[in-house]
Amino acid sequence: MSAGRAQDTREPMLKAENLSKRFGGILALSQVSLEVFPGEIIGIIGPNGSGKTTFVNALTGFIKSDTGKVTFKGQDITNLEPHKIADLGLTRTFQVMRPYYTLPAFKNLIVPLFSPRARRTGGWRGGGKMGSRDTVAVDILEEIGFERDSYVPYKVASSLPTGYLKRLELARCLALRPDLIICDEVFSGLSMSEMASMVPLIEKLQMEGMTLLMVEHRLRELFRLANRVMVLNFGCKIAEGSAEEVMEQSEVKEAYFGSEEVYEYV
Ligand SMILES: Nc1ncnc2c1ncn2[C@@H]1O[C@H](COP(=O)(O)OP(=O)(O)OP(=O)(O)O)[C@@H](O)[C@H]1O
Repeated sequence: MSAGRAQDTREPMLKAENLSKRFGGILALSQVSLEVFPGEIIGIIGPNGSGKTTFVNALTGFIKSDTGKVTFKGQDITNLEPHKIADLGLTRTFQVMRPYYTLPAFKNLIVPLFSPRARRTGGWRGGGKMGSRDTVAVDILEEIGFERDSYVPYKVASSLPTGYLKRLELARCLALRPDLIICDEVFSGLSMSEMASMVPLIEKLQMEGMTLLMVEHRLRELFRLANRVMVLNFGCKIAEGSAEEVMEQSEVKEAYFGSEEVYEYV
């Protein structure tokens, strides 16, 4: 696992400052700040209801934060509409997947491939001339683990197993040619073998230069990938550092695991 701290002299790609969000009597997010540097994988963990998805929603414009500021590639994106944030290169997957279930898998990528950002950047990889969007869609699916010569990219999304649907979510993000992808529980619902094949896929994205934020309950897989981890509890950031560092902290053990030992996860 790489440390990631050496990168701190660079400008953060994404910077959240003191984000807060209240839902009626619930303070879902309280003054949470985070910096994400180019090429990093940051994990966001915490017990159920600790504010992880609220944080992601506030970063990506799906909810308006009450206080705080979000900067992406130097631009203030606080409370911008989600499509404008996506157009700048910050995309996300959803915990509850939202594919077009009645369309073949590859056709799910046509909408993002027609987006202004995909048109501007000129297609998948290389910035060259956009080829047939169907071909580009299958190219992207192949990148993310759909076997090109099988029938799987052409099956309707509703017939795909969870592992492929999770990949399809990622592929829809990739079609936008983003700089940063936020993955909301990309491992949830996957079998052990599906998880085992998802890990190298994420590693490959990072090696190709992608920056990722991963909200996860699957700690074993996350800790193989994450350069740094932020821990939330009751809407507050209670720890940040390497997986080993945060799991040493008694507040994290108390919040996340009761008093159980957590070394087995690291
Ligand atoms: N739209 C909403 N209206 C009211 N309360 C909300 C809303 N969204 C989230 N909350 C509350 O805010 C708190 C944080 O929720 P959030 O979904 O961000 O947690 P989480 O860490 O993502 O949880 P999980 O791991 O279960 O997905 C919870 O108490 C939740 O019930």
